[in-house]
Amino acid sequence: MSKKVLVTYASKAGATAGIAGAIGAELTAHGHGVDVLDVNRVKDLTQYDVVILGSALYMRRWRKDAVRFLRHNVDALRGRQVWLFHSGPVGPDKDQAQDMPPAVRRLAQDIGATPAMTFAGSLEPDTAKGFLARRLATGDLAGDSRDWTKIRAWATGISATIEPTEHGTNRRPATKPSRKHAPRPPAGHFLG
Ligand SMILES: Cc1cc2nc3c(=O)[nH]c(=O)nc-3n(C[C@H](O)[C@H](O)[C@H](O)COP(=O)(O)O)c2cc1C
Repeated sequence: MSKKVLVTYASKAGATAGIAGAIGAELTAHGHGVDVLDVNRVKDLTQYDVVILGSALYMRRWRKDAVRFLRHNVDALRGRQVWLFHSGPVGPDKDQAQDMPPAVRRLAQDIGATPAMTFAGSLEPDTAKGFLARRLATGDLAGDSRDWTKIRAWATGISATIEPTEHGTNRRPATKPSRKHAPRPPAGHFLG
């Protein structure tokens, strides 16, 4: 029996939700049972062996709902394979890996998760929410920078670490795919 995977996300304008959907589709294609859910719709984790959580980045922070999910589920997540990602950089900085916000980094350490993978985001006038987002979505940051090849490759790497199981235990894999923990990015567009 394959392990059951939860891909959950906190998204304001839909870009992170789209990334979560692509990760879920890739894992499904690899034969895993996958639920893709908004983080606010996750009721309990008992049925999942693997949890993948993604948040949009705004002003270098994760969405509150994603941080709350981590905080409320520290104990349950400790016993599971956990993978984190954030979606953010757009425009000229789209390939710049982003640090985890300090609160998220501490929670990730508590859980035993490795640093979040950075995926480029999307900022488009028709989905931007709020005055500032709409302003930014008309400038050089505008556009969909999501790299579907990179996203699918990351999901495939996770798939390779998910061992089939007959008993549904939550044993961690001996190794995880490597990922870059980039140095702090220079002050950029979002801090002025
Ligand atoms: C007001 C504002 C602030 C942002 N701050 C950051 C940031 O600090 N770091 C980053 O990488 N991206 C930042 N972004 C880009 C968003 O993270 C990006 O558009 C993301 O894909 C949005 O995800 P969502 O559609 O799931 O909400 C910001 C965008 C806006 C509109």
